[in-house]
Amino acid sequence: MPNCTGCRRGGWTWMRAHSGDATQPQATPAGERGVASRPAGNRQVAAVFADVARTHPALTVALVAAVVATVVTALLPPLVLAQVVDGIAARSLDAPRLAATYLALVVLQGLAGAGQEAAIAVFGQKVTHELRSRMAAKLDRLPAGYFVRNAAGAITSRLVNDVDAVEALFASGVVGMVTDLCQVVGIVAIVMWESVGLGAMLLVALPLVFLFTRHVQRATLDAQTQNRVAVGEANEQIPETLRTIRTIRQLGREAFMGRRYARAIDRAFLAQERSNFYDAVYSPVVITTSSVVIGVSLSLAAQGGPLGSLFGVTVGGAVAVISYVEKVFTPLSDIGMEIQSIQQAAAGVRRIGELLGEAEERPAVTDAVAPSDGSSGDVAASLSHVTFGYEPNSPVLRDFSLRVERGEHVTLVGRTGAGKSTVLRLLLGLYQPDSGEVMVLGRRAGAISPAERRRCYGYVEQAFRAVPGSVTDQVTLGDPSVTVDQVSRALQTVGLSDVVAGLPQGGNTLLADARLSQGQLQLLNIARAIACDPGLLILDEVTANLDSATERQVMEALAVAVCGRTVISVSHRLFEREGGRLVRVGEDDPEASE
Ligand SMILES: Nc1ncnc2c1ncn2[C@@H]1O[C@H](COP(=O)(O)OP(=O)(O)OP(=O)(O)O)[C@@H](O)[C@H]1O
Repeated sequence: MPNCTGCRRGGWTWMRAHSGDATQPQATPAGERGVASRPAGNRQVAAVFADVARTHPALTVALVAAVVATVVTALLPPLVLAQVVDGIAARSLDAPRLAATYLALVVLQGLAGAGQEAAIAVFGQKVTHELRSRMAAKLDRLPAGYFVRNAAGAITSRLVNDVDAVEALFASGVVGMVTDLCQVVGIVAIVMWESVGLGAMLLVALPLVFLFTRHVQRATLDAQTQNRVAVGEANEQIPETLRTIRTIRQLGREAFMGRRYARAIDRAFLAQERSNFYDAVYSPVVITTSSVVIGVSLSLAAQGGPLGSLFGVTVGGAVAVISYVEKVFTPLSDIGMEIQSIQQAAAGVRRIGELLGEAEERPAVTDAVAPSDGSSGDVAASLSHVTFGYEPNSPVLRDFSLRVERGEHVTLVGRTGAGKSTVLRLLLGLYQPDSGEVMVLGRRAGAISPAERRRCYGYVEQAFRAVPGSVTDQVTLGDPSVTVDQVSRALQTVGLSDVVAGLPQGGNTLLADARLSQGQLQLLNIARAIACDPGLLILDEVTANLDSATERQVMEALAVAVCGRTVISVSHRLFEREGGRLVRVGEDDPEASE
């Protein structure tokens, strides 16, 4: 047994000082599980756009002006061209001036387009910056249970890919769509004004062309997706075949493998062919449609009579409408693509909305409850008739009770999946029980504020989780209230003082440069847990990933660390070495102890 002389119980002193606080109402279980309010979350995404628009008025005005300029400069040139042509036909002196105006408008159209792109890019960056800031701030406020439920990769994807999708939605989706819609409506209105008959024909042709465009776009996307999948499969088969080449030869499966590879390549080829077909067909169909519309309307105009007057235009007008009809199909097909990007980005917006709408951790608690058992003085932690499940109607713990006295060492045992780690998570306040009560140091487990937790209890799990920074940062976790003295005492307790002193910059050495072994990292984990001198240690399979020599080293450090503290652990080794009480989890009689 390690020498316990001099072990302090500062954590208990702290606990007693807080044991008479007022009652804090418990969050509802649903709230604790972080059930997001989706509409509220989506509104928050929209609010980010509104806030950026409000806080950057000059940029917003520039963006709107650029969109208006793009639409206007796209619509005006054919009108001016019509006057140029009519002017030339009438040998008007205004023709050169109008021609210069036409050129100026074409140049302006390019400039307005560039200005719109620039304004969209800057506005989009401001939105993504704001969104990522809000999401990062939100992550700070989320309960720890959220990070247990959601894998780090999924959270990262929300911050990176989904925010990028929102930027794309804004840039090539919404703004592009507004611009293109205005252009289509403007073109139809002008054509209608120039020639009622042609305008009416456009009104009939445009929806049909739009439906055809959407069909082609969907089919192309589908073919491209199938092509990517098939190419991926074919590519995977190459290294797979090379890896197993001996077995293939030995079993004479060359032809089989060859056929498999050929099938994948054929699928990729067919999908690519389909995509090429739609690509090849689209433009001729659209060009033919516009030619038919123009040809029919001009033929009718040429016939004269009442029908001809409906289609009649001047020579210049004819040039203008031909130009408009040719132009109108480009924004129309762009709208199809924009619908596609909006659909693709919608899932990203929804996921961001879910994150922003997640139920937040309750504000730091200055309260606590008077313990229901009325004896907080002796009870370090308790679960009273706790029922809890991660999924509704699928409880992991049923009516589970446990009472741990101060200074007691309790080891949870039970079959795999019985809920041992779940008990620890409930004690850590990561989850709220569906029913029953979880108390730690006389307070509801979930009601201990983040600032107080480290002084209440220390938690060590199987794996060491590094934070960016130095070796000392691993112990302090960047908390300025953890003193140099506390760090050095914690390192001393786990036997790491000499190792850290021997590093190039001592404790200030970056963890990545310190090259600590697996066991040393686990010792650092324990130092982190005891740095604030908590009265309670919660240990979850701390030596599970270690070899026997390293395990011995960690057990020796633990033997000192647990001295004078209450310990609740899932670790048979610790029980064998330190003794204590065994509590079964997942059995009919959970409090049965040996
Ligand atoms: N985040 C989670 N979401 C859903 N189910 C979970 C989650 N974590 C654990 N579970 C399930 O809850 C049950 C209890 O898990 P827990 O990890 O508490 O068991 P355990 O007794 O510690 O098991 P082991 O000894 O294998 O570590 C298991 O069936 C597990 O699959």
